[in-house]
Parts: sequence; C-alpha cells; structure tokens
Amino acid sequence: MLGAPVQEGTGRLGCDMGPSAFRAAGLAGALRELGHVVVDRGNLAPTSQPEVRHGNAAIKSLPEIVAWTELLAATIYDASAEGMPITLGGDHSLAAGTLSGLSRRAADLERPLFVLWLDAHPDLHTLDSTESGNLHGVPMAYATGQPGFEGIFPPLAAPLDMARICMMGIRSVDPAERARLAAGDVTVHDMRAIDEHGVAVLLRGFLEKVAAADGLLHVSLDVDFLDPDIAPGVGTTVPGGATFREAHLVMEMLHDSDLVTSLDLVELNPFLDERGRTARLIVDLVASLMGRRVLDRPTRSH
Ligand SMILES: NC(=[NH2+])NCCC[C@H](N)C(=O)O
Ligand SMILES: [Mn+2]
Ligand SMILES: [Mn+2]
Repeated sequence: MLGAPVQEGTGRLGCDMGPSAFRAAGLAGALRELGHVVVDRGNLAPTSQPEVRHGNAAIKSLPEIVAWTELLAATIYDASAEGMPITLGGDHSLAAGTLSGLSRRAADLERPLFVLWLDAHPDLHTLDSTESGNLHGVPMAYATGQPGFEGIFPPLAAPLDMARICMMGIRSVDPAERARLAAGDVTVHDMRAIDEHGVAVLLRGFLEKVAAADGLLHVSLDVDFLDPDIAPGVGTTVPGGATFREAHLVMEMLHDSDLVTSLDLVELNPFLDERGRTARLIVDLVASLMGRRVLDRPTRSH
C-alpha cells in the first residue's frame, strides 16, 4: 500500500484525506485476514516542483501534478517488482504516474500491460482539450501517448496501447473525449452496455484477452464508477452508476481470474463521505478482489 494524497487534480479539496480514510476503514486488516502479507509504505510526497507552463489558461496546478507523475512513475515501477502495488489516492491524476511506471515495468518484462478502467469518465482529455482544467481528467490521454504532453510531463518509457484498455461504467464523456474514443480502439462498456448484457459477460471477454496474451492487468477504480447512492464520498458524482452487486461481481471475477498485478483506488473524498461509508465500501470491494467470498468453494455459475 502506498498513499498518494494528491488533490490538486480536482477542482476542490479533500482527496488528500483519502489514504487516511482507507486505512481507518481497515484496508490492511481486511487483506491480512485473507492471508496476504501487507506492507504499508505510508504516504508519498513530492519534494520539488518543476517549472512548467501551458498555453491553456484553464489548467490548474500543473507543476504539482507533473511532480506527482514523476514521483509515482518511479515509485510504482520499483514497487511492481516487489509485489502488487495498491495506490491509495488521491485523485485520478495519479494514474498518469502509476500507468507510466507500470508500462515501463511491462516493457522490461516483455509482457503487454492491460488496464481495466472502472470510472464514470474516460479521463481522456489532453492539456489542450481540457475545459475544466482539472488534471484528473487527463491521465488516460497522457498514458496512451496523445500529443501535447511533450516537454511538460515526463516522457513515457512506453505508451499504453489503446487496444489493451477496457473501460466500464462510463456515463459522462466530453466532446473531445468522445472524438478520441471514436478514433481509437479502446473497449468502452458504458452503462447502457452493462444494463443490456450485464457486467459478467462484458468482463469475461476482456479477461480472456488478458489471459491469452499473458498480460499484466492493472485495475484503476474511480469511486464514481459506483452509483452515488452507495458511494457519496466523491467530488464528481454521476447518477446511474454501478450497483453494489455489480461492483462486487466485477471484483470476484477479477479474483478468480488471478490476473490482477496492480490496483489504484482513486477519487475518494472523505470530506464528502457519510461517516466513512464510501471508504468502507471500497475496502469491502478490495477484499472481494483479493479473495473474500461468500462460500468456501467457488460459486457455480452453471
Ligand atoms: N477522475 C475524474 N473524476 N475525472 C472527472 C473529469 C470530468 C470532466 N471530464 C473534466 O475533465 O473535468
Ligand atoms: Mn476518473
Ligand atoms: Mn470519474
């Protein structure tokens, strides 16, 4: 577990308390109960900020986010050699760093990196296209090597292949992101697809691809993937999100697949939460991902 209390990527304060809330909600204990060895490396903090600027005047906190990206890319690259890094966010801008470090690790291992992106948003803005200027909206564009980050963000060792990304839960897409998704080959399962087919069928297809390619699998869990009724502790709520049961099923299937090699937990804002219920829900979801199940034997689906 690595705490990344970055909050400057959102338009409001509070995500810096995310790592503390995950700890208070019992994340380490829940994983130890399942038999895992858990090491909590505490919270990271960038020590210096680069002098960077960009012509888009809407952009907020560019030096801070570039500094976090550098720090996380190096830290997660190292951590991925030792075990399964779980990054406790912090807002989703941290994915610029974690995806960069993990892409470099995958390139070293000569294995493809796949990403399951559980989010209401694709976070596929470039520095030029973001209108809110909130840099939690750009990490996917950076990690996949979209133009406009050069000379500002750290260079990528290896850009992520769009064809190895699966997004689930998507229900809020800005026009520039829509165009980028239409042009690329990201697999996008929006809420309509989930309603029509169910998460199990959609996820199974992706997991089969990852297994067939002997890939590494990174899971990026944005709290707003979940419906705001069950997960109010996030700044960018969008109605109509994943239910409690859909989310647990995704996690249980990920556990059964035995494919997940790293995990980011992002966008929890404890200041907006109701007595820690969102933090506790995410801890329970991570427990499902790490092996907690209702019965001792695998559930039979047929
Ligand atoms: N990680 C997130 N919650 N991202 C929300 C981004 C929302 C919107 N697309 C923006 O760029 O401002
Ligand atoms: Mn996000
Ligand atoms: Mn989101």
